[in-house]
Amino acid sequence: MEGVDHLADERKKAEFNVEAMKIVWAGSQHNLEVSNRISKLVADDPAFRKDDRTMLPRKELFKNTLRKAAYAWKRINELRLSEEEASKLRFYVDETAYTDLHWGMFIPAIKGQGTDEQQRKWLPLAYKMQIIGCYAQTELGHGSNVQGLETTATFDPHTDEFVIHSPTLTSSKWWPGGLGKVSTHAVTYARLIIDGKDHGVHGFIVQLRSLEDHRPLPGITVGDIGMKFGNGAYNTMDNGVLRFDHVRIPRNQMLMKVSQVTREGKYKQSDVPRQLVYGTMVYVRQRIVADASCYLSRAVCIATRYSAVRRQFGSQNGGPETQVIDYKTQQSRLFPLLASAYAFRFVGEWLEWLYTDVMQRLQANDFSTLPEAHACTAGLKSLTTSVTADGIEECRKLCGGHGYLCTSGLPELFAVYVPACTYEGDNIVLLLQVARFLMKTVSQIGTGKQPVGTIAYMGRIEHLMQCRCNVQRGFAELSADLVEAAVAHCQLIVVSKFIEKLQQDIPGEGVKQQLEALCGIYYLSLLHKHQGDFLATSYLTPKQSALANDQLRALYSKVRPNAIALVDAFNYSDHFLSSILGRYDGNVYPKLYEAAWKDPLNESVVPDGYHEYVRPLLKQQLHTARL
Ligand SMILES: CC/C=C\C/C=C\C/C=C\C/C=C\CCC(=O)SCCNC(=O)CCNC(=O)[C@H](O)C(C)(C)COP(=O)(O)OP(=O)(O)OC[C@H]1O[C@@H](n2cnc3c(N)ncnc32)[C@H](O)[C@@H]1OP(=O)(O)O
Ligand SMILES: Cc1cc2nc3c(=O)[nH]c(=O)nc-3n(C[C@H](O)[C@H](O)[C@H](O)COP(=O)(O)OP(=O)(O)OC[C@H]3O[C@@H](n4cnc5c(N)ncnc54)[C@H](O)[C@@H]3O)c2cc1C
Repeated sequence: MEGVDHLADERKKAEFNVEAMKIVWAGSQHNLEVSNRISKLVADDPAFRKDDRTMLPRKELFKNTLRKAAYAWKRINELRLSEEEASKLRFYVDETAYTDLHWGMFIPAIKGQGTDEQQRKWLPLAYKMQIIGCYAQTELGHGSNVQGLETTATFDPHTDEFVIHSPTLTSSKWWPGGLGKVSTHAVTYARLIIDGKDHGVHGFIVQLRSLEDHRPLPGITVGDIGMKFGNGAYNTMDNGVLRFDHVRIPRNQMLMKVSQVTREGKYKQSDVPRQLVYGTMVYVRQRIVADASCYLSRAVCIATRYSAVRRQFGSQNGGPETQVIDYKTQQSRLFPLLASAYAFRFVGEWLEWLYTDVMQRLQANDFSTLPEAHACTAGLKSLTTSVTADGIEECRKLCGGHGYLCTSGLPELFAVYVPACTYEGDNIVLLLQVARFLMKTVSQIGTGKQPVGTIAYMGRIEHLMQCRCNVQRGFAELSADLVEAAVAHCQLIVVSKFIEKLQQDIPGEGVKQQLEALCGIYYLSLLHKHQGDFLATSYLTPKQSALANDQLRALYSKVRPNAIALVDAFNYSDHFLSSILGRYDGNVYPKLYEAAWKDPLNESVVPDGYHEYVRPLLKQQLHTARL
């Protein structure tokens, strides 16, 4: 019934202060306040309706996204929202759009790789959205292998310009978000050619479309690459294709913080690592880790609330059937994902600190932690997106048949999230980077260079020092095993940061105890999943492994009465969750039934097509029956 909280009894079971946990999840009282205010602003505004997305044809869907982005920008300016509040508003609008790449990559690329003079020129235009930018790196033929990109930027000393060109079909830029129909400019990555010499990949600001009539400029061929996975989902984004036919740009539009080209055509490499040209990707990867905890927590919130509402089997003497959340199989699938959502939240907070620390060190020309930052951002982006994508799908399955309905919110959540395993770096390619970092660390053990930070534990690998085995032995041959080692390394970081979080002062009655239980579930479920490795290497005895499994089950029982309160602490509105199964009030069945009749297919009792295609069949069947 309307207005009744069908989960009230569940909420009464909570053994901790939910409001205090909301602050832990938000990161601070201030963050919680801003989230509450902006979330309500979006949820209360019908202009941000999103329950129709999966039913709109693509052109209508895309125009609707443009409308929402423009309206959001209008509200941001009307309300004079800060950058933090504006970012929160785009988060709660919950629709992938060209603005993600404008704010999330185009601007960071100029800030990270542009000189002060270039920043002064381009950032004000971008912040006022007087230009709209994208990040055009990937090509039809190369994405992972950045050094394999083919687009060229050839310096012309006669005109003090670069000539940007797409020499082959495979050099066509392909995938950049916002490129297909909206962006007026791109940070484009191309091979710098001076006097016939190839200096490798560098970033260039290139205007793509007229600011007068939005038509592509001379030499520019640009469009959308077509429909992607799922209805709605990432089809609100205009991922594009772009070709250059000898497009000329001024020399000062090469991003020159990391390296420069003088008026005379002399190439100068600053005394900074060339990998800083990859800096924007590092920035986004650390953002993606925080983003993973948001997506996973949304799916877990839906599946947990529905698991408490859903009853199936187990009725005693005509009493109520059993809540499926009480089945140990449901708990063993759901609670590790709940624990992972919290774990990823905390490792995301730490990674943001690590990234900020590296950026501050770069200011002082201290590059000592850059390799660790690359390995951590690459590895944690890979780990958290893989677990989150698989976790959203598991949450769909945890909801049985109703999880497959669009009104559950889970199919679209999966479809919009799953490319995170690929964009900003294919997850395996990134894990190979971590593996390379780990092997390099091992090769340095015994040379006097003690591992520190997240690899400090490797300093204790005595046996590797003794065998002095050839660490370069067959990297390619052993790469699948090394990827597993890289995953384990990243999981250790997540566990370590969860434990470090618990060592902080965490206010609120019962809050720390709940987080300790979730931390236990996180690492014991990993232990259970990989117990073969621990047993094979004698790190665990069979008895210890059994004890760990017993403790894991005991923790499930400890979390069970708090499950609903633990997902309430995510503080998501029904609008943001956009899920009938995940409604705060648990009023699922009436709302599912109500929603079904709103489907366009039910606008007519007899469906279009009956008379052309069904009735002749039936008539034919009737005729046969008479024979
Ligand atoms: C939703 C998210 C929320 C917020 C984010 C906001 C906005 C974005 C929104 C959504 C995202 C949407 C779309 C995503 C956009 C994209 O996908 S952009 C394109 C992304 N592309 C990639 O990630 C490409 C992946 N490939 C690479 O990173 C590199 O090519 C490579 C690292 C795999 C290999 O590069 P190479 O130059 O060949 O290097 P190498 O020979 O392997 O290594 C040489 C040494 O350099 C070190 N290194 C490599 N990369 C980095 C780095 N990024 N930083 C620092 N150091 C690096 C490497 O470790 C080697 O060091 P050694 O000491 O071992 O020599
Ligand atoms: C939704 C979406 C949005 C995107 N947005 C942008 C954007 O805004 N800007 C942009 O520039 N790009 C963007 N991209 C492109 C994205 O960054 C690339 O697709 C991504 O980096 C993967 O590269 P790839 O497609 O070349 O994959 P590939 O590297 O071709 O991967 C194919 C397979 O090869 C394997 N593989 C590749 N190299 C190795 C190796 N050395 N060893 C072992 N296995 C290997 C991979 O693991 C994978 O299994 C986007 C992509 C998507 C899906």
